[in-house]
Amino acid sequence: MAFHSSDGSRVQALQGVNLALRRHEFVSLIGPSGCGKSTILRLISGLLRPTEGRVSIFGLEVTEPRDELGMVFQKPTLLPWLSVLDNITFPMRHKYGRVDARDQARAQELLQMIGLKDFGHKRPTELSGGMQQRVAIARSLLHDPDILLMDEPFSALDALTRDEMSFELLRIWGERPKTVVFVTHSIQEALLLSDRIVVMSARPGRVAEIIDVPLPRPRSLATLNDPVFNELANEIRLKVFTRKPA
Ligand SMILES: Nc1ncnc2c1ncn2[C@@H]1O[C@H](COP(=O)(O)OP(=O)(O)OP(=O)(O)O)[C@@H](O)[C@H]1O
Repeated sequence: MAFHSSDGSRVQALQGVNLALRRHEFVSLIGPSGCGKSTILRLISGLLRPTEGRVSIFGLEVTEPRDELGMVFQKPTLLPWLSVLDNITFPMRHKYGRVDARDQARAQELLQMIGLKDFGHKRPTELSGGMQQRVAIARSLLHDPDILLMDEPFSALDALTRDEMSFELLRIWGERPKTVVFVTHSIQEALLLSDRIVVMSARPGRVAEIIDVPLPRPRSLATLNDPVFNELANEIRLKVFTRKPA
């Protein structure tokens, strides 16, 4: 995948990336800044067309943004003039011009699931950063996507909220299985959440290594003390830090 920058130069963002995801697995992408992690998410989402190669989902080539996908970004990107509930249902209103009773009911259910049952009529500014990010996650889950793409969704949160959100996400994923592709800079977060971790090398981004995470599920705070957790964390740390730019 190459970009043409505004100054006319060509940026080779990804090269020879070959990645096959299994249905309902949780995969994290980890690697140095600028190695193309967000680009991979945008390619999967159909927001970006590859300049070489192809992306396919369930055997079908991705040629445009698709409905079965949900996306969560680093910042919650909520509309400040809408209530929390209207933010969650916004994609439906935007797409179909209306929100039906089933979507309203599902939005209520999601609010309950993210622990914000009584906040539906508040404005986003009345919520903490962690609460706002939970609303953004609920919004991405409204149409119960088969694939959830998350681009450093917890990076703006404090460490405690971050751990809490990780467990929240695992619970949601356990209740409604989906394929999750999760970009993070945190080795701990990747280990806690993932079935597999894709370690990428510096630009042009390539898959340097794919690491299986054999830690038992459900994962909990106890997982952090599992000796396998620490062994894997050290192994990945070495891999990430010894990668030299190509
Ligand atoms: N629209 C664009 N036009 C030009 N270059 C781009 C564009 N989007 C991304 N790039 C370049 O592609 C490379 C990969 O960017 P990307 O955002 O995917 O990296 P990343 O691994 O997600 O980085 P970070 O960890 O810092 O968020 C970078 O060098 C970036 O400058």
